[in-house]
Amino acid sequence: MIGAHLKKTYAMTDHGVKNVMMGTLTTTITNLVIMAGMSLVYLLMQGFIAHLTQGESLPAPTQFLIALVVFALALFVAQLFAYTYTYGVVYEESGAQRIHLAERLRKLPLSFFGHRDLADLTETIMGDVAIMEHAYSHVLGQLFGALIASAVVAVGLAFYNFELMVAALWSIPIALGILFGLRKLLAPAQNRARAMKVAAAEEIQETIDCIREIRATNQGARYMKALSQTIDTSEREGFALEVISGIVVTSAMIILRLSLPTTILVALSLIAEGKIDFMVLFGFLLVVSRIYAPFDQCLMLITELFASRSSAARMLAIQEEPLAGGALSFTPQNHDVCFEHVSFSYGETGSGIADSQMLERSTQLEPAGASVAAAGQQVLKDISFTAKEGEVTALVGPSGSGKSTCARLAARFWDPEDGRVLVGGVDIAQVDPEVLLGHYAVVFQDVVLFDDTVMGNIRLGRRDATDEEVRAAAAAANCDEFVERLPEGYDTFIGENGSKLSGGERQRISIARALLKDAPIVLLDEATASLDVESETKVQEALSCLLANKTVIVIAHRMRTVADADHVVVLDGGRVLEEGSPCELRAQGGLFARMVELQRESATWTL
Ligand SMILES: Nc1ncnc2c1ncn2[C@@H]1O[C@H](COP(=O)(O)OP(=O)(O)OP(=O)(O)O)[C@@H](O)[C@H]1O
Repeated sequence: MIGAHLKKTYAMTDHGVKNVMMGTLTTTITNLVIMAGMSLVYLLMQGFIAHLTQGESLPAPTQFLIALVVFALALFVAQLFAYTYTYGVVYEESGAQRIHLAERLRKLPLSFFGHRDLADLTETIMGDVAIMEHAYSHVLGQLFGALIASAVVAVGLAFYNFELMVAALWSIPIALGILFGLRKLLAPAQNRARAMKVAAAEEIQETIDCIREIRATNQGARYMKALSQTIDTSEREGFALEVISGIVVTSAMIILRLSLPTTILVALSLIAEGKIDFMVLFGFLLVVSRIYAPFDQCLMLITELFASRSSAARMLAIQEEPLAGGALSFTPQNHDVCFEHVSFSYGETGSGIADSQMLERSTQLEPAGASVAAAGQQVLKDISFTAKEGEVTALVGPSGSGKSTCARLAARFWDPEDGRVLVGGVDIAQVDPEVLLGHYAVVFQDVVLFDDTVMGNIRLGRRDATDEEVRAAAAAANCDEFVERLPEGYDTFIGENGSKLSGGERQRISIARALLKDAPIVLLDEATASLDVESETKVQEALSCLLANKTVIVIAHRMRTVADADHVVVLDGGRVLEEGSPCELRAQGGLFARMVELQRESATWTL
């Protein structure tokens, strides 16, 4: 029962619960060993006074020394175990939690990322876990250990004198009661301080991400002002939290210390009444002086234990978020991708599917100038079309018409609200996202590259590919020509997101990656849109290798690309408006024909 409570309240693993229990046990034993040491001092003092007052012989020094050595050894062993089970193993727990959270995030639906921002999630994985780490190592075991040890000591003291026991220990439940009672006062301040910390982190991240745009638009001063305001507010919230924590903790500590004068007062009155002698007072004072030490340490950090409950709640929210499931075996009859009456909205209820490889890329499907659909508004309405194996199917339409959304649904980044997406007759909503994505290669306009070598970046397409296979894919994607110019060829590090390469070179690397994967279905966000003529020709050559005999769905922005497509699906307002071959559609004289005409006219514009 205690284990279940700890798991729920502090988001612990089974192993972590076991460690906290062991930490509590070993800390209790340590505290009791220290108390036993106090009784040694008491016995020595008692013998000494008996010698002075009754002329009894002094305790033998060898007996005392042996007792001292036994005490020191027992304390060493107890503290070693207590240290191991509190400070020592805590890193295993926090490491396990971070990995568990990261693993969970990897498999969560994209809808989850729609309503949580990255700085907040990073703060949960790093900051919240760090708070938990501190609470496990410095507070939880020690607090339970101190409580159990004081309960044991209370029972022992009650045998000596019940009134004195109450006078010595009354402050512990009162101090803890005040602390736990005022916990609710602290929670809003802790949440505000964390929210401001996340806001500051977000702004710093945005400033760094957008540094070029900020400089280009002369917005540096404005950004810095906003950033310093956020950081100031964050500091103020942090300070306010410290003040409130200080008041709460100091009050509890003062109350805790009141036990010493009350013990002396009660003891003196009992001595005056002749009920106890000075040795009992001495014994009680020894106990009182020791019993608060472990509480002192816990109280200094107890606000972290309170904060850790909110941290745990945020971690549990991620852990309890439902994952997208599906069958692990996927054997479609062919690789036709078929949309059957598909409707979809990006509401809270929409369920999206995340995938580790695709996560970064998918975020880049966000439309630059698309109209923003209101939450819950349908962005695809009763869409039906088939992208056949061996054909290029182009999705065409105005900005915001739903082209990228169709591509996302085709790869099960999200699941439709109504209707089905089938691959080779199999409903992909029933297939595990990672298994499904093994059948897809994706090339998007904004390529995501890692700060790795050219070789490492291409190999992401297929981790077990040999160097020769990587080089062959790179050659087919026309990468050779620029890789040869790099100082260390394929072993050159290309900087964060390939910052040392041009747009065309980055795109060719992403095509090489897709070629290496050699997946039967290719999703392509018209990759050549922002390139100069020479780069575009090279990328087009590379693409022709990639697309041969595959099911290709291309999000086409330019009519020139569409001319070579086998099939065109024209979307408008989330509906299929026209469908057919490019020739048929031009002959129809509808939206497609108008778009072709508009682009033809714009191609003749001169500056
Ligand atoms: N992650 C999202 N959350 C909420 N709404 C979204 C999201 N992504 C897109 N939308 C909305 O869905 C609608 C269709 O967007 P989509 O990106 O599919 O259009 P598109 O045709 O690909 O546009 P573009 O050609 O500009 O890239 C738009 O109204 C857009 O605002």
